[in-house]
Amino acid sequence: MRGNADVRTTGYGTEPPLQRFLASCHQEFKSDNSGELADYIPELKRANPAHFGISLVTIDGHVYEVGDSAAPFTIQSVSKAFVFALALDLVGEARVASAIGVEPSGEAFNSIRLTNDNKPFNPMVNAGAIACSGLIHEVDGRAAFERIRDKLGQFAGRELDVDDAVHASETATGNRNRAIAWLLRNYLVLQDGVDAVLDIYFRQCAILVTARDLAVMAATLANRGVNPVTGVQVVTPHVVARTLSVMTSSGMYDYAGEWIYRVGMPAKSGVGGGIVAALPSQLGLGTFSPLLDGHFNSVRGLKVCEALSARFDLHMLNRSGDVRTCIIADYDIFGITSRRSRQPHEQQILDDRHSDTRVIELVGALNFASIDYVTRRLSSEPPGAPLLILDFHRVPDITAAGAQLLAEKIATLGNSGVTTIISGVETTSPVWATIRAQIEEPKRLRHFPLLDDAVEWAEDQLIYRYGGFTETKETAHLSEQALLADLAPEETAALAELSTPRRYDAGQRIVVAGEPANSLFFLQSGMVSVKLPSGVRLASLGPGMEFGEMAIIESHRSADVWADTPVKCLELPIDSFADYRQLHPQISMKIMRNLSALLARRLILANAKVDLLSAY
Ligand SMILES: NC(=O)CC[C@H](N)C(=O)O
Repeated sequence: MRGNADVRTTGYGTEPPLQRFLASCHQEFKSDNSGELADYIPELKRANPAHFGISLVTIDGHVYEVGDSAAPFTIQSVSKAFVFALALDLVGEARVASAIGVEPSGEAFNSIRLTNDNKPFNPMVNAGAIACSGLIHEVDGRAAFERIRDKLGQFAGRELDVDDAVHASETATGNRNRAIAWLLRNYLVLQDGVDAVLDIYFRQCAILVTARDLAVMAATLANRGVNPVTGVQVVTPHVVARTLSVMTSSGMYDYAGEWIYRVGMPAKSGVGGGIVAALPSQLGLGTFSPLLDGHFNSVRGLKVCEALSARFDLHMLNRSGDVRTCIIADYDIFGITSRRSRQPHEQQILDDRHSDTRVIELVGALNFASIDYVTRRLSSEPPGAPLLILDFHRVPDITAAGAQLLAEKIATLGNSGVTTIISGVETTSPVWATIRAQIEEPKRLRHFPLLDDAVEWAEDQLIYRYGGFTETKETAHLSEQALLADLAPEETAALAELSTPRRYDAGQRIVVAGEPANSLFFLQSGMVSVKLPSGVRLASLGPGMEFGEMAIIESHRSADVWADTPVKCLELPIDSFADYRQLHPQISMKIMRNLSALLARRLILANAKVDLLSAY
């Protein structure tokens, strides 16, 4: 009998393919012992050259780990990307730009060269990073390091410690950085307190992380500043975009050009052996191996990044995607009405005026290009339906740019008499917040969390607009019940004799899902809703309609029925109804035919919706 381990490893490969790929990278590259440990900071020579960890975190928070992904090492220059993000967050873009450029220098990380206006080229080289730490120091003074440590901890999703030995070692030998710092002081990029700023910088470089931490930090950048593991919004999407931009152009120093050409992901390396790479809206990658190449980048880490990008064609400029796929359904309400059952004259209006309500159901993360396509599609057709429903219940995200285009289109439509109804998003959802933020005056804009409620509201507008409500029956006689169509007056009178009048208050539950189905109801006045226990509405019924009628063929209730308003109805016990039908087989035939017609109409409605969605 093979052991469990054998069965598990020789099973159907329960591991996700990406886990297997990362493990194969680790297996292939761990034997590459080229490169050298960093030795200009003596303590770094104590690193274990065999250490090799890989971690990848997805923007929905899944963490892949292989090898020494939990081995701690000092973050070193990887910290620069996150401290730059913190500086943008803390003192604002203008202040940062006044002290630090964003141009690649094409030189090594410890280059002393400054720009023609005596500023560091960018925040990824030591000069720029020391200037960044100086900006935090200007605000916090001695508390600056704690703010840095706390922010990097938010990116990693846990509290981070410092390797005091590495901090002491770099403090003792960091004379080149001292020269850079005093040069910055000379040009007033740094203010007073140069030694304090240097100590902040040395301490931030000595913060201990793991490959897993780096992957979470990178994934936070990939996820518009939200840590996908903790859910914390660490920095704004605006700050993320600027941070990733500088990582793209300068994160790998004088290897940056080759890096973007070959790998195509914003990245940052460190002499401790770490590399982070972030693929926006997809993933964050963290690798650790302390053997460095001539550019002071981790040899094995580079290979992992290059292999991942090449194998899955992940270059960030290789953006596929057909904007037209953002529309999953585009239809009017002919045959696809809401779940509110309408009285015959109301339904006639909807059948006649179905083209007055258009529904477009959207899908996927929407952006500038996809919303532009939606607006062009709306513009390319003649002015059509006065009621336009845009449903977002399959849309997890929309960018501000997309929302801006949408808002402008809604305003234009409003000016031409079209009311736009947005459905499928709660008022608390980020998608609604992004859209609403772009709409100055919500003229001719309505919002419903559920598409069905939006369609019902639009139907009500049409019925009202074409005089339907003037004929709406407040009460209905038993003879008008759809289930009893074609029965003679004395036949319905006999059924009324067998029924009991009932009254219910608004909000009262009349029928309970799962209970025995031992009666059916004829609605005389008021409105009721048929709902699943989950709260999903299946139908809303008005006077002249029946509910609980499935008791004729089912033993237990399949849904709840709630009184939306005060309700008057007749309750007919199913046994009495069965006895009556047994005594009057002809009548029974009529009733069963009516029931079949009712069920057929519901089936047609359901099929139309399924057909519509499967057609896209
Ligand atoms: N590239 C690096 O990781 C350099 C960081 C190191 N603390 C230094 O300033 O030299």
